[in-house]
Amino acid sequence: MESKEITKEQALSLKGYKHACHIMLYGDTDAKLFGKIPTKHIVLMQMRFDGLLGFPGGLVNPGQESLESGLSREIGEELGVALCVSPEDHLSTQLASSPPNLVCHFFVKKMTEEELREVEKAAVVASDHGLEVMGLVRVPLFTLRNGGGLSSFLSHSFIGNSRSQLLSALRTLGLVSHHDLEAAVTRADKSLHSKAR
Ligand SMILES: O=c1[nH]cnc2c1ncn2[C@H]1C[C@H](O)[C@@H](COP(=O)(O)OP(=O)(O)O)O1
Repeated sequence: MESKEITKEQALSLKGYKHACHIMLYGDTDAKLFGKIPTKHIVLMQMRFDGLLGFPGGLVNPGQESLESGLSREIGEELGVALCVSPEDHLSTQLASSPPNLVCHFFVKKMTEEELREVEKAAVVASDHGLEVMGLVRVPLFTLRNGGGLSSFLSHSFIGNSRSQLLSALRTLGLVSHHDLEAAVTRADKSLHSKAR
């Protein structure tokens, strides 16, 4: 989905627009897959009720609450944890091309591995679990010898512009090297095109 980058301030001055706020929780890890492949970072997304991948969050009404406190409220419902989101966690704001009149604000928050594990545990007993949220998933950031890993993950279906939000966060935060990220995107796009034929 094509979307146009604007500032948070421009977005907040728009009339008649809805505001969606979503967040990528991430952190570092020493864990090795099969005891040898460094996973390096933990990045959380979620499987939504509609079978699409996306980030925790939802619609916020800036007339009644700040973007950050609205996002914290959504996180509480979806993940069952009290997380303080601050303006410094804001990464980007985009005008969605679909649906019309929607602005997507995207936040990222770095946490320790232990904190991320607590979020994962709490999410299983959160009120939205099994309803709006089918479960949290970790994004595989590595590429296996057979090409699987990140590229296979990117071949799934994503809600709205969440796939481009993920790619932009991975680039901006340097969680995957430029070379590996471009290779994974190219491989995923080829696979998506061949499925579409
Ligand atoms: O992760 C996302 N990134 C960007 N846009 C998203 C993401 N998840 C949903 N959306 C879009 C889809 C909808 O048009 C709005 C609000 O969706 P949702 O998160 O389902 O919000 P509510 O639970 O309905 O408040 O954002």
